[in-house]
This record gives sequence, C-alpha cells and structure tokens, in this order.
Amino acid sequence: MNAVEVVELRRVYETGRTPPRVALDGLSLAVGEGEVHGLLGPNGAGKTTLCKILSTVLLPTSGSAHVLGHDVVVDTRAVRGLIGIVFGGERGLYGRLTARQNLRYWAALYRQPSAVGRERTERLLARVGLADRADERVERFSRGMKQRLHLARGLIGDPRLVILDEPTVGMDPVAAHDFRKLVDELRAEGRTVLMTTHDMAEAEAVCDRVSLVDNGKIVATEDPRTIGSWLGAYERVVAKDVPEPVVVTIRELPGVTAVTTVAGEVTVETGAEGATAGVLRALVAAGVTAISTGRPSLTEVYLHVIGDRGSRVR
Ligand SMILES: Nc1ncnc2c1ncn2[C@@H]1O[C@H](COP(=O)(O)OP(=O)(O)OP(=O)(O)O)[C@@H](O)[C@H]1O
Repeated sequence: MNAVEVVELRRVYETGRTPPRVALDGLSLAVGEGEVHGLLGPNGAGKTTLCKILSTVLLPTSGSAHVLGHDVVVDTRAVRGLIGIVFGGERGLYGRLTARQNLRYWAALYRQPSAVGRERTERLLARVGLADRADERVERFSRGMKQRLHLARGLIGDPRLVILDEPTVGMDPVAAHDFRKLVDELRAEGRTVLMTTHDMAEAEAVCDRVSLVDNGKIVATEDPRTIGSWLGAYERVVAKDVPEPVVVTIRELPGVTAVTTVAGEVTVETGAEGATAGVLRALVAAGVTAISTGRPSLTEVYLHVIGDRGSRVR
C-alpha cells in the first residue's frame, strides 16, 4: 500500500469574476510508505492545492486521492488522524500563547491524554530547538522560529504522513540545516514525508524522489540528483557591445537554447555541458569584454526543463 495514491486528480477554482482556473489537471502521483518525496515547480503549478486536498481541507473537482488506503473525501476523519500538516506563514499559531501552550493546545485537539501531550510537547520543543524559548509568546518570535514551531505542531499528532508546504521559507541557514536533520529522523522513524520546495539543493539533500510539477500535472518523477543535473546544465551569459555577426554565430553554437537582445545587452542561455565555454570563446575572440555569467532563476530553469520534455510552457 502506498502512503499517497493520487489518480487523475483535477481541481478547478470557480472564482465567479474571472474564468475558472484549473489548478490540478489530471495529476497522478504515488508515494511509497517511508519515502521522502519532493514536489518542485514554478509558482502556481498546483503544489499547495495538492497538499490541501491530501490534508482534507479542500475537495477535488474529480479524480481520487488516498492516504494510506483511506479516501480523502470519504474517510476524512481517518485521514486526519494519520497526517500532520505544516503550511508556512503565520496561520495556525496563537500569538498570545507561548510556544509550549500552543503545542499543548494542539495536543489536546488531537485528543491526546494530557500526560502524553505534555511529554510530546517537551520532546518536540527540544527537537526543533525551541526548548529555551518555550515560555515566550509566539507573537515575539522571528519568522524562522515560527516556522520551527509549525514543524513541531505538524508532528504533535504522531503522524504517519507529514505534509510540508515550503517548510524552510524564512529559516536561516542553520535552521534549514537542522530541518534537514529532522527530515532524516522522520525517515528513520518510518514516516512518509511529502514536501514542496523551491530549493533544489534542499530537495537533493533530503528527498528520495522528486516530482516536477507544472500546470497542474506531474512532468517527471526522478531521483533528485537526476533533476539536479538537468537543472545544473542551464547557464546564462550576458554581454554588452556584441557585434551583430557575432550574435548570429553564437545563435548557431551547439547547446545555445536562446539568444535575446534588450537595450544593447545580449543574453545567451545555454543548456548543455561545455556550451557556455563555446559562447565565451566566441565573445572573447570578437573582442567583447563586458561579459558576465550566471544561472537563470530556478523558475526559468524549470520552464526550460519542462519545455525540453515536451510539456506546455506558459
Ligand atoms: N482560492 C483560489 N481561488 C482561485 N484560484 C486559486 C485559488 N488558490 C489557488 N488558485 C490558483 O490555482 C493555481 C495553483 O495554485 P497553487 O497555490 O496550488 O500553486 P503552487 O504550486 O502552490 O504555487 P506557489 O509555489 O506559488 O505556492 C494558481 O493558478 C492559483 O492562482
């Protein structure tokens, strides 16, 4: 039995004023028990919508979704008892309560006997590094501290499936590093983790498999190192004062995926190993000196990868 089994899931938002928006367009996904699975995709790809449906807070328009064999629409109660959800941001925490009080409150909502709730609260406070701030009001917490408390809250019910939506947004690098350790611990405990992220390095560090999501569909599910190597192949060269014949030559070089000129500045995108070196050689040979190189943003790279794989690109 898979921890998550999603078949042809579709979700359309009817807003009334604007045309209906298709957030999930026949998405299918299987996540094995004990797997740490990443969902990577550009803004608006449908990741949060999927997490909400699996968390039973949003109904699908059609298709099916099961968590550990339970239908998220029919067996809502069973599903809620099996999952822990961590959505980023401020929602779901009570600012006037302390960190400890927040966790105790959530433990009570999960109907845990008070001794169990107390014990789990202390363990989780230590686990997310908030033990020494446990009696401070949450409204005084930094964003990263709130995020860590969110994580603890998501684990208070001892979930078998942990759903994390952008769990490290707002965390400093030390906290993000601790988060990776925490995910490893969750895996060692046999829990399943489904997490959305914009951070490929994070996905490579913690995920067993990563699904690339675009336009409400899964474009590819792979080992994160494979996706990392696709993404790492893309580079960008920006140069000024490039003579037009050189632009034409560069356009024809192997591995060059796009050349655009805006206000006298030429941007060359490359997508194959060694391609950037070829572009740089051509520029230097033509006497161009104002050159910089870098990586396109992750979102732009997704679109390249997704485009290369023959999917629709917005
Ligand atoms: N409540 C809503 N009403 C109308 N449209 C919505 C609503 N929620 C999401 N959408 C739309 O559905 C699509 C998918 O959104 P979703 O939040 O699931 O994407 P996402 O992949 O999580 O993006 P992000 O990385 O920006 O969080 C987007 O086009 C979004 O504008």
